[in-house]
Amino acid sequence: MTDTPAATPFHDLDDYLALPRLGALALSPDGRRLVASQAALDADRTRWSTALWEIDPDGEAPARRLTRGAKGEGGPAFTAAGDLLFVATRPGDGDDAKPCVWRLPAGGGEAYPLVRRPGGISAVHPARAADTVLVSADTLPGATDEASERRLRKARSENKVAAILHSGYPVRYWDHDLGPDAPRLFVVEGAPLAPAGDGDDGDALAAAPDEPGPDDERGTRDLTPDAGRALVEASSAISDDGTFAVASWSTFAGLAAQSHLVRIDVATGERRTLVRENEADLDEPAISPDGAWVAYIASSITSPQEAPRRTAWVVPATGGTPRRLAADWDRWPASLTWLPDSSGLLVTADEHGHSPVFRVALDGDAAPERLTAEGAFGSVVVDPAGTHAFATRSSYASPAEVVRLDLAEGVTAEDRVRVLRAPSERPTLPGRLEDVATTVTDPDGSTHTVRSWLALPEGASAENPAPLLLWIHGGPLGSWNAWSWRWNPWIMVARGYAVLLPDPALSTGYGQEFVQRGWGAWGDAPYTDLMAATDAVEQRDDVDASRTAAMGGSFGGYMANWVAGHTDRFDAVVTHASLWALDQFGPTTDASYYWQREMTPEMAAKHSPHAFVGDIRTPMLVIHGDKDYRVPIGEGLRLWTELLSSSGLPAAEDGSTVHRFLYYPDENHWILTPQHAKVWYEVVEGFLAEHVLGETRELPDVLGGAASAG
Ligand SMILES: CSCC[C@H](NC=O)C(=O)N[C@@H](C)C(=O)N[C@@H](CO)C(=O)O
Repeated sequence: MTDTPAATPFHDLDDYLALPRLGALALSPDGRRLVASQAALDADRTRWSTALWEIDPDGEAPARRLTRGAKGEGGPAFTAAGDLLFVATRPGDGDDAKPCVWRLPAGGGEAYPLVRRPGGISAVHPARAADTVLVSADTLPGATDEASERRLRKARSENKVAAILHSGYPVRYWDHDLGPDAPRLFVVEGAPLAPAGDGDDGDALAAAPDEPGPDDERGTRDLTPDAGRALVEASSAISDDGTFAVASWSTFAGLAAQSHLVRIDVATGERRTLVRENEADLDEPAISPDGAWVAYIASSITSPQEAPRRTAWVVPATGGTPRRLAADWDRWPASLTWLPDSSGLLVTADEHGHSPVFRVALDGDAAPERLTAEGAFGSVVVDPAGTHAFATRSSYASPAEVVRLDLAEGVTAEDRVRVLRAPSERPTLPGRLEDVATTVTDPDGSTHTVRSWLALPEGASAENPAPLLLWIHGGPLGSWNAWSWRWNPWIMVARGYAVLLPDPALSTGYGQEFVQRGWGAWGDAPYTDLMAATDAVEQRDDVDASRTAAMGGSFGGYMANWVAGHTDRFDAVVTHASLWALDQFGPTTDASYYWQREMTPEMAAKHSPHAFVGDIRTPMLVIHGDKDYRVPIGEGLRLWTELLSSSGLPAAEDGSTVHRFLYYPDENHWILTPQHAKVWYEVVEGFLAEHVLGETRELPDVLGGAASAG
């Protein structure tokens, strides 16, 4: 070891883990205060915790840290009066502490807990022009008030009972069990929040004894006592005047769940259906600032033959006939943000390896106007004058940063975006990024462009070609267009690899037909597109076609398994949280109804990777977390046993094998803790070094002192 500093943070995993990670934005109703959450590594390097930072909307002043709670703060939102609300646990409440809503007064003073619920609070939604605040909180089905909820929770915890009696579906979601509690919407009760003193502009560290303290804690009124499981996975919005809310509301029939939109009167709790479609899930409601319209996203219910369509709609907020926005637009809207004059919306949607911001008019047939060029935008908020928007922007060249968008007409996409002074700087990359494409021809004769990002090490050249890693994205309805901390190509680029990030059939941002051609046929066009993209970059003289590996997670892991059973061209395959046997995956995943709509028994039989285990002749690294409910551990366990017993490279009599299984007993679909993420990258790097480079790496001691990755 030398003391020479690493060339970039991607060369040293400890430096990489220490890079701060920007989260969501909140803008005060007057447009003068912009707050971002940012996660940073704790001192003992075993956890990331999130703090809130104030960003200067004009881009002049440096970012200023607002909160310093030991367990972190998130979910920032401003009240009409400019107070900052956020969600955090209370110090001293122990490991089982439930998050509550805190208030950081606009006029200065210390933050204090404003609202608590026995089961904790998951989100806070203040109205932008009224003193009304809604919260979403998990509540036990038998609880009629806070006292009964506390009593029921105490009975479970004191008796250490975690059992859940189900009478319906679903029973799990991603990484947690559903029930016996479920989310309900509550309105925060009490007098208008007292204006704070005339201190500075709010700093959670500045003690101000005269400010409202814990005595100001508020009660809640249940707006949805009969919600049952209707608000599980729900999205909701409150009108600017605080008089009504709109939420996506799920109904359940057998295995199937379907969501429609309901309007809830805040004063009375009266609820009525606002819009329902037989053939679509309706989600992401956004109420226009004038209270006249509700915009939302419709996702069509799929069939084995037909892929989903995602479209944006508006309906009068009092009910009526819905109207599709940008009816001819062949893109899938991801987020909807109203302009302050209610004349239209800013919509994000994937497009050709980016996720730009588009301006969509409420009236007329004008095509959406693409406002931005590079990057994937999120957390879009608009200032009250409608002259600027703020958002996070990331790409494969940069983690998320805070940007300001000039919304004036006639500004070029390049001039429109200004990067604001965020809490952290962009890290230096160890290489360069290229946008590459190839043309494929389907069996029906149609031609399609398959485009990819290609990340290359600085020194890659004809004299020094880089070994190639094919990375396959998950979903499959997604795109490599935003920075990922979990699958970060620059770590491998820093170790000399080129990383290819293709968007094959089923990827979003290339139109409906591009999704449809892979639907129900996962092993066909998605696979051949990936091979075509790999073939194309292997022609380059700065890429070494003789040293390659394929890797993917989740659906990308499915595809890595399919690759392993259908070609010997790669030196190694890494498969994370992967679908292996489609006959068992369909019924055991947490959203069975979703997958089974596409997966007929014939489709499952034809496209299941496990059926090709005997053809696998490539060393495989299998990675799975036991708490993964999206792709349950049974997939990883069956893959591992079938690989050892039935693959073309089975275990020898003495048990030795080239394959490896990295098992995480306490991680889920993602590897979420810093040191587990470090082990992930170390083991993957060691496995690739062995099989792609013919080198040996020492495994980390935290794995128990195993000799080497080989
Ligand atoms: C409602 S269930 C399906 C949602 C989603 N599919 C979208 O296309 C999904 O969860 N797919 C996983 C199998 C998957 O591939 N997840 C990826 C990407 O989200 C992951 O990295 O977790």
